[in-house]
Amino acid sequence: MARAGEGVSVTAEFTVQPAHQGAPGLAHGGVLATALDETLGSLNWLLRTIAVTGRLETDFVRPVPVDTVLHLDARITAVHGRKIYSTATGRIGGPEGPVAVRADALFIEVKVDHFIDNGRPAEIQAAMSDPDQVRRARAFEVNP
Ligand SMILES: CCCCCCCCCCCCCCCC(=O)SCCNC(=O)CCNC(=O)[C@H](O)C(C)(C)COP(=O)(O)OP(=O)(O)OC[C@H]1O[C@@H](n2cnc3c(N)ncnc32)[C@H](O)[C@@H]1OP(=O)(O)O
Repeated sequence: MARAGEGVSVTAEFTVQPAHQGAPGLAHGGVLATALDETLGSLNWLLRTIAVTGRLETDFVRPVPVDTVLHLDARITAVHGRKIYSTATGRIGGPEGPVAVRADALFIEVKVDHFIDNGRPAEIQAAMSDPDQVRRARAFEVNP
């Protein structure tokens, strides 16, 4: 669950589960990168922009044990044309705790056709007949 913060920013928490292990008792880096990607991606909703991750550069600063709550904080740093630059940190031991992971990202704005043209037809059909998904996609429509 991500919450809007000041400016174009969000905070979120992610609890590392046993299924997220890489090394014994520690979170897999790919899962931590996913938590960062998801948090960064939720910023684009605040811009009312449909965007996909083009680049995600991740620093793994401290090991993150299973059962740890990762306190995520993400914000937009710049927007240039279709390019949205953002940055995020993940802290352990509390929202003011030491940084365990951080990421810089570049999201690229796309049309909804990006998903319709490239997604597997079965899932696209299911999404289009799901009123919640359609409402979510229409939320980005600015035409009257
Ligand atoms: C009915 C269904 C309902 C659906 C309702 C949907 C709801 C909303 C869902 C949201 C979903 C979020 C999901 C979470 C986040 C993922 O997990 S997204 C999944 C992972 N990401 C991907 O799959 C993206 C795959 N990549 C691509 O499709 C294409 O490379 C892209 C990103 C669309 C860009 O291609 P393009 O549109 O042809 O754009 P292109 O001209 O190449 O680049 C545009 C600009 O970005 C720059 N750029 C592009 N890539 C890079 C890069 N990697 N590094 C540096 N610069 C780059 C270019 O240099 C260019 O810069 P300028 O020349 O404008 O200065």
